[in-house]
Amino acid sequence: MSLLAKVCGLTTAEDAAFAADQGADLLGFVAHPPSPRHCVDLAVAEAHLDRAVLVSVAERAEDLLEVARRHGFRRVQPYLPAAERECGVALLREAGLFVLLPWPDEPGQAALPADLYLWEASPAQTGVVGGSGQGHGMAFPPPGPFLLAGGLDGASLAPRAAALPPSAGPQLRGFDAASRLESAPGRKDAAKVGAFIAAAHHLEHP
Ligand SMILES: O=C(O)c1ccccc1N[C@@H]1O[C@H](COP(=O)(O)O)[C@@H](O)[C@H]1O
Repeated sequence: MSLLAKVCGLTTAEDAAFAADQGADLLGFVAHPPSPRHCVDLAVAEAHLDRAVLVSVAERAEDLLEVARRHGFRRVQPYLPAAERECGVALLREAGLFVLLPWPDEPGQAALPADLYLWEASPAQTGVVGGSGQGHGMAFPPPGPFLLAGGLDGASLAPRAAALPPSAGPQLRGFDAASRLESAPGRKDAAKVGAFIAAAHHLEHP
């Protein structure tokens, strides 16, 4: 079974169309103004709703849901405050959205239900929410199937997959990459995007 490739941090129609043409399974559009990958015009995602993911850092799940509905997103990657996370994720799932739940590599997290987890570096390690370009120690696996993220590009997928803890390997469903696929902040490099997607699809499920 081929593994999934999610290209995240798309900001333009051109970059999104290129990633889709190359066969990206999921396309991430970030709603987080401090990020260099903040997508000013989320309408660019509307041409790709079959695979678009709204990646949102929000105080309230209701606000995230409103943005998702306005643009027609069917999948969300919600970054919510700890106190909001359980209720917020439940609200988004009850609304019928597919939830790709960020799972930072840190101890002590509640095992909330999700459709898929995104195992990424902890903000306590990187100093930012998402999109740091940094890998992680893969010490605290998510409680279910996941995409692996954190400083990935085409060259790093195979070694990172090989270094997964044995118990986590069977739960790997694919990879997610953002900042290391760029030619400039917020813009994707065609060769890096193509190499990442090809590498993900080339790997076999462990
Ligand atoms: O990409 C961002 O800037 C971003 C901002 C806010 C939330 C999530 C974000 N990106 C996600 O972070 C992971 C790791 O990114 P990187 O490859 O290490 O740069 C990425 O997979 C995105 O889903």
